[in-house]
Amino acid sequence: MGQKPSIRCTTPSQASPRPLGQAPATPTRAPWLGWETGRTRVRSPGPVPKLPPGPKPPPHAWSSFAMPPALSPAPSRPLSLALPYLVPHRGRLALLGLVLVASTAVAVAAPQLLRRFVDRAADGAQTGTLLWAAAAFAGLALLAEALLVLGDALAARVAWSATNALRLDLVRHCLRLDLTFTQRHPPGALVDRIDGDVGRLANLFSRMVPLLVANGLLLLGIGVALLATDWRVALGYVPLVGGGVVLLRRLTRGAVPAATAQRAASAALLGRVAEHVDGLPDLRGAGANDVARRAFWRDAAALLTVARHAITLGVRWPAAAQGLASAGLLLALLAGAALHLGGHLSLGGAYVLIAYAGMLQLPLLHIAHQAHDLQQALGAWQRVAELLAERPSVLDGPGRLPRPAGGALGVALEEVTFRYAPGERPALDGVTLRLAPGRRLALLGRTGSGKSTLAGLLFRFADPTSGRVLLDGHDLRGLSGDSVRRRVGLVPQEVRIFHATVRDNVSLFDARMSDRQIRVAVREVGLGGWLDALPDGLSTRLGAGGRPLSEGEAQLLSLARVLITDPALVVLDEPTSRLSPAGRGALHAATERLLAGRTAVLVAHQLDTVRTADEVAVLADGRLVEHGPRAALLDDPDSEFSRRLAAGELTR
Ligand SMILES: Nc1ncnc2c1ncn2[C@@H]1O[C@H](COP(=O)(O)OP(=O)(O)OP(=O)(O)O)[C@@H](O)[C@H]1O
Repeated sequence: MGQKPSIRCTTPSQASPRPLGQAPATPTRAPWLGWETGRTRVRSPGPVPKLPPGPKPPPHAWSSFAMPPALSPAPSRPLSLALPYLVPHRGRLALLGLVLVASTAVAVAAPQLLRRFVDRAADGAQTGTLLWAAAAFAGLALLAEALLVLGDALAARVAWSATNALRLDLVRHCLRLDLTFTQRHPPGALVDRIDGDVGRLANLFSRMVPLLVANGLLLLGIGVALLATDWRVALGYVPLVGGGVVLLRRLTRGAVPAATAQRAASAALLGRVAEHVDGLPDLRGAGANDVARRAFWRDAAALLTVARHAITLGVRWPAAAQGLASAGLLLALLAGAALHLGGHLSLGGAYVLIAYAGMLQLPLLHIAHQAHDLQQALGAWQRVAELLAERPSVLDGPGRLPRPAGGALGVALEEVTFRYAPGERPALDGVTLRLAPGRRLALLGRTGSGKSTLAGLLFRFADPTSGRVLLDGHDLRGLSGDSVRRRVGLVPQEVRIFHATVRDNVSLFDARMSDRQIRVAVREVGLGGWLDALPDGLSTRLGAGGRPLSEGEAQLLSLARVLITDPALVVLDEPTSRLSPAGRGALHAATERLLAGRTAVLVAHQLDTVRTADEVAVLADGRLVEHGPRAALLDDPDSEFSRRLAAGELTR
């Protein structure tokens, strides 16, 4: 604790500040009371790291500097990931299959019509006959266009519906993950996964897969048509196509890992940008713009390195496909001329051979040109699968926390030890503590002593490494997260105002809350006059681009957010206030209203707050060194509490 409170106006996708040049995995405090994670609460960029001089970045500087850590390895079976999202669209997919088969048939039939046209013209047929053949050809061309439009529409509909469902699942999934997860992955990088990667998958489904299927079918159709035209020529294509497949496989090896690395580097860059935009006041305040610019440059240079590698691999494919197609065309020209001159094939037949060889070019080139996008999409697929494979460590229990009879919850910690990571020093070490319903506990301790960690365990942001946390005798592990959140309200030290209406900022987007409830909560915390003065009342937009809030107003709003849920236990991480005495007075009055009749755990910094507590607990290095009634501890000059008061550790 001990830092100044700050108000962040943000949309959920904005990043949180991190000291420049520091890897994100070494936070200085519990992530949860900063409202969102990834925030170390270090308000200045801290000591500026010594960067290598000059513009040349060290090779793969990003790997140790900014690249988000890899997620858990995921099963790389794209179909098993996609299937649940595609099955609901099976009707449209079947129709799409039919359309693709029909358009292939039309494409393969068109040269046959031209063959008849050429042969009849060569035989001196009547103009009427030729006109009929030409009309039939035009009809086929129109039909081909119509099928194309229908196929595109169907594919886009399926792709966007399926990927929107996937996007929604990813958001839900991320919201369930441990808060330390978002601390390891900057929001910008997650946005790139949830939106960027899923967008690439939508492109895969709407364009690439239909194109690949259509071109595969076309290759097959051309093969059959060639066989029907002249089996010797068709056989001549077998080694050509076989060799082509082998060659393409060789060339694409390594392309997917390269594309995955490119996506990861791009996500790191995006994370960096989002983080810097969010932390702009901190950066400017510390005069660290230049460091920020160089850090950004390093990420951009890392992206360039991996992108160049991926693109080099990507361009070899179209070049090889073009070469193969040209060889096929040459073969058709030679064979067509030889067979026609030898009297084995009509002029129309020779034309058809050449037409099919030309058509052969198209699927090969289409596939080749999609190769780079395909690599990107497969890389995106891998990254989405990794994200879905990430598992939360806090799992919902089957039980529900009932509403306590007297409206206030009893709290108990039994031998609670908590480590943020195995092998690390415990942030809480064997803490045992009891708080009867309706009592108010002030939690004191120097910075890093474990206050926020303890507060977070009460809200079940994480489970203890050992020991138990009980609410009214119920072990939190056995309870559903929802039922706990309904009974426990958390007021974080740092208020986050969303770019949304007052209504949404108070109800936190819960549409079940009525306007009346919201108004009552806002008035209850003393913001009635403020609300009345707003131009659009509850519909006034706050946050970035909307109406700015003073620090005090934002903090009162955060009390209203909790008040409206009518919790039975309030966990309050008190801001170390920069407010004026009048502002502090308003906040105390509102806090009193919130805490009345409820159990409360207050991470306290101010004397005024501690004065309102029934009990005081003092933490030092994760251990509970003192706990007792406030009055008794105050009367004992040898108590930790008295000593800390005497040392002036609390703000007056
Ligand atoms: N997400 C995290 N990962 C690893 N260690 C953490 C994390 N959050 C906090 N810690 C460590 O756990 C210990 C207790 O941190 P905690 O934030 O609970 O202390 P605090 O008493 O609330 O401090 P402050 O008053 O500075 O907010 C500290 O050593 C801190 O560095």
